[in-house]
Amino acid sequence: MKITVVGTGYVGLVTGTCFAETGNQVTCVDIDVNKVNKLSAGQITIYEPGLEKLFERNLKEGRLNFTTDLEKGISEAKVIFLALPTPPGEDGSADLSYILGVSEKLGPMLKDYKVIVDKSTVPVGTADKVHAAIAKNAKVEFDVVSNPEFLREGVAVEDFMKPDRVVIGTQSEKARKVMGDLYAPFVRQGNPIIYMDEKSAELTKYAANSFLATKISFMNEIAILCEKLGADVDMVRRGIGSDDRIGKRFLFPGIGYGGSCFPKDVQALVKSSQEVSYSFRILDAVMDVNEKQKLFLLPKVNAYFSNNLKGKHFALWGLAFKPNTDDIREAPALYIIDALVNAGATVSVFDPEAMPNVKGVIGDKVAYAENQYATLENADALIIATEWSVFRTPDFDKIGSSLKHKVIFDGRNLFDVAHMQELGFHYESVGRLPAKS
Ligand SMILES: NC(=O)c1ccc[n+]([C@@H]2O[C@H](COP(=O)([O-])OP(=O)(O)OC[C@H]3O[C@@H](n4cnc5c(N)ncnc54)[C@H](O)[C@@H]3O)[C@@H](O)[C@H]2O)c1
Ligand SMILES: O=c1ccn([C@@H]2O[C@H](COP(=O)(O)OP(=O)(O)O[C@H]3O[C@H](CO)[C@@H](O)[C@H](O)[C@H]3O)[C@@H](O)[C@H]2O)c(=O)[nH]1
Repeated sequence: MKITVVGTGYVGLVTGTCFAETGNQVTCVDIDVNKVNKLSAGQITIYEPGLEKLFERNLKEGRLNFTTDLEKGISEAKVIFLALPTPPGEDGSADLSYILGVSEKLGPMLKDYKVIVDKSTVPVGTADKVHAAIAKNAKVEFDVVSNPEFLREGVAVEDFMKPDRVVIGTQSEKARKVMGDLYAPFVRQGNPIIYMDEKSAELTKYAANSFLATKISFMNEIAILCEKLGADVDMVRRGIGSDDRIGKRFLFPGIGYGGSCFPKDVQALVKSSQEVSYSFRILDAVMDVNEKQKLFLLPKVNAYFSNNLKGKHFALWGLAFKPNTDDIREAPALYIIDALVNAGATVSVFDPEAMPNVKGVIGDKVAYAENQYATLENADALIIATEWSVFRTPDFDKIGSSLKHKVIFDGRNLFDVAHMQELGFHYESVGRLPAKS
């Protein structure tokens, strides 16, 4: 099938590449000339495990191409995906200007029947708005489908190729058939395509992200309680996670959820609720807990250094909002850096992939180390903000001998507390009693 993906960011590039991988002819459109030039020249623009190989193969075999020309890009397509940004507006609601702007342009460009698919995360009712924006100037028949995307960064290719489910919101039989054919190769293992109306599909996406964010904030509060009561959150997590009704996943406490999705989507659902005079109280609490959680380690750091961080130097491992991505949107590490620097401390950082992005945002506010151990030179303590695998079994002798104080503040519970005690570290984590040196 010939398809076009408008917007070639995290979702668009993964979507386009994976559809090309199943034999479709894919054109990706983006307004960013630099991005399109790079991609056309075979240079991948995001770090996403497994994507580069698929991207190179499909580009080489001619199933994937890139353009800035929307009209040319959509001319032969049967299906047009919109994978455009929906950032939070000033009041927290989703900004639909990208989606509706492109939709208005599409109207006069349509020459034959097309299915226009909204893959971006958008509030309930957006499919109707997209339909109206296109219809203003369209002379041919078209359908608008809501097909929210559930991929996670870092495992995006796997999530796309083997989705738990595909949600397709449409009331058009014709569009349903087209979408079913397109997704058939991705649901061969019995994972379902769930067909529903557009509004339910739109809400499904926000409900999924908000529920997952709720699980995380819930566990972060349990972790706080564990510390106060002398319990161990790892034990509690395992104790509740083995109940099928609760499930093992998304119960890991830490220094809060970040990324481009949970923070903005929870906020947007709260805003949508307010618009229909409903106060979604659970989500207010979820956001509030998460705001505080990002700086969960700071009181511990302050207490260790007697509330005086002036002149102290910290090593910080991990900048991306989660491992296996270079994405730093709403990354807790950035909040920690701010707090440390505002308190008069200096910071030396390392992240396997995200350092160029951080440098682009905060410049020389921190020092960028060549590897994780180089951050430790002259550092008073080590802080861990992201659970990259490479941080999981480090050389503790090297850490101990490099740091001025044998102290680690771990926001992702990477190490065994008793082991750290044996090694003589002062080790503080989330929801577990500290190991005292
Ligand atoms: N990132 C994720 O993991 C993820 C997962 C599921 C859903 N989503 C949702 O998907 C949508 C896209 O997210 P993303 O992370 O891919 O965003 P992104 O910022 O990485 O990519 C958006 C792309 O759209 C391009 N663009 C902007 N205006 C354009 C225009 N007028 N014409 C053509 N291209 C244009 C930008 O240049 C950029 O390349 C959002 O609604 C997001 O909430 C994201
Ligand atoms: O037990 C957990 C799991 C995750 N996190 C944090 O939650 C955030 C989000 O993680 P994750 O969901 O793995 O990454 P995203 O790429 O943001 O993916 C989410 O957001 C996407 C965009 O909407 C959706 O498509 C995905 O289904 C949804 O998982 C990160 O900061 C994680 O550190 C925790 O603190 N504890």
